[in-house]
Amino acid sequence: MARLDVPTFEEASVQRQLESASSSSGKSSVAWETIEATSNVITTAIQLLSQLSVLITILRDQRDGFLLAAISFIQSLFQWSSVSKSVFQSLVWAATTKNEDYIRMQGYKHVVDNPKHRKEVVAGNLGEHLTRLFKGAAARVGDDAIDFGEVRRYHLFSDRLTFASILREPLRELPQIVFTLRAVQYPASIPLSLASLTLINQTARSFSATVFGLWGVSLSLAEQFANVRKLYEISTIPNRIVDGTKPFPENQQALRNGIALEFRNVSFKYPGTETYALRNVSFKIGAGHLCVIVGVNGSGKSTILKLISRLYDPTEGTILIDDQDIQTFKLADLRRAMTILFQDYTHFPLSIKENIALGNPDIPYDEDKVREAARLGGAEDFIEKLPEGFDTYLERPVRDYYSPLPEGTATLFGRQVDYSRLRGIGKMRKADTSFLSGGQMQRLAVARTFMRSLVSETGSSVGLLLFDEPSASLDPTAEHDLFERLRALRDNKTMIFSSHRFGNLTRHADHILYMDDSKVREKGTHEELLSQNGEYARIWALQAQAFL
Ligand SMILES: Nc1ncnc2c1ncn2[C@@H]1O[C@H](COP(=O)(O)OP(=O)(O)OP(=O)(O)O)[C@@H](O)[C@H]1O
Repeated sequence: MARLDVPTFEEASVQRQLESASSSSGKSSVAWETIEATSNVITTAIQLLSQLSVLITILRDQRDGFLLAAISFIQSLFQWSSVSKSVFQSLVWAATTKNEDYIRMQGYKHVVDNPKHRKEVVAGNLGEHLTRLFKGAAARVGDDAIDFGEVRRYHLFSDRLTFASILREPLRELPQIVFTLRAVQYPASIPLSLASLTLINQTARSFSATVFGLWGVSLSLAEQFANVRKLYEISTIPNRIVDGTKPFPENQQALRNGIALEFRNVSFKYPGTETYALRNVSFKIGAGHLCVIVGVNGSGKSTILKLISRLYDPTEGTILIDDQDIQTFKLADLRRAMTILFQDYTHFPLSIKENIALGNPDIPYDEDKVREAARLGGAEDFIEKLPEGFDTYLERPVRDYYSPLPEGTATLFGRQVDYSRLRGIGKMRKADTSFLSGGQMQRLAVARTFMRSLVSETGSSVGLLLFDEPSASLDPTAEHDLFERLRALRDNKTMIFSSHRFGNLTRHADHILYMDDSKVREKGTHEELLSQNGEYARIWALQAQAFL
């Protein structure tokens, strides 16, 4: 695979070839599976030959011998044909869904169960909201609100429950019945030793098989019950971040003037690590101020923002919001009062309009507000150019299912054939199927942030805006426009940026924190830091030099 170039690798027929060359179960190699299959064929052939020779020897002298053989053969034929008739056993099959509610339902589920969305689900107060949306969609879908695997099992079962399948059991016993009746009728014709041998042999074999079967079944049943217990226990797993009790804000007017923030000797280690991501950090940001955090990679800028939104709690020290310990406030209230745009933001596998609307779970869906947020984020123009506009799915949450497809199949149900199963088997990352550019994705993420911070009805539900590198992928004009819009719209709200770029933003900032090695090394306004002539001044000069 490694030597294939991009167009070759993306070619549907090549993907098909790669898929058939990789193991179907993912548990063993193709070579091993082939050896297994070959040895199965040889074993079966040997079995067949020996059974045939035994049959001929026994049945040759047996009255009704060939009748018995014919009955046995016909009943096996019955069994075989009823299995192969099932739709999923046929050569080519494909399954898709067009049910909008089903697709959304699966989308909500993926947002919740995919760890990459967790930060946004928590910081955006989306947990309960998504559960509500999921339940609503599932109720509309009704009995079919189950995964494809279950639908498939249901069909397999109902397909097999036919007249033939009902007849199968009595048919299986038929040869024995005929044999026994004949034995009663003509006792002398049966060599006693052969009859008792077969009887003992068969009984012993089926008895031991049943005992082993029962052992296996009861083990898996115990395991299954344990899983059901675990499922219920999930609802009682305690959260590490303990909820506070005080409502926030104490009065709505306070939010309108922005939130004041203070870090007092805060140190922090990420869970499971031994190194400090922040060490003894202290600073104060007044209500309504603009703060920019700058510094080298890995110095702790993003960590500060994550602690403010209580994704984590400090290992040591205290964070104060409006002069009170942040941990005393109700989490849902706190998160409603701030928005955060993460550096590694993600988009949900839902339509563009739902992605933006999820920026504010507290207001009912409103098309006009979604559009306004998109405009403010600089995303409206490119969204409108998409064939399905705001209804475009960034990623389809429901995959199509199909058997190996005929040679040359590149599209199915109007979509490219998805070869992600192959990638899954190879433990490869899912291909990035996004059709948007990095900058367009970022504009969309900004639009989602605007949804809560600037479009809400009261206009005052948010008092603190946190942005982690919001312009990293934007072109210079887009970056300039974004900062202009943010400055104009921010009103009196407190705003904190993390950024690598020194320029417009830092020059307008009320506070700049320069970070290095998990510590705040320099703090002050742009002018103050320049006159200190420290690291900030050195990097500023370095960036400015490029334009001289
Ligand atoms: N989830 C995590 N688990 C463990 N360590 C982490 C985690 N996130 C960050 N770190 C570590 O914490 C330190 C600070 O990271 P942080 O993301 O705050 O840096 P940053 O200043 O925002 O960097 P950048 O400029 O590259 O975005 C780094 O050493 C990083 O390796």
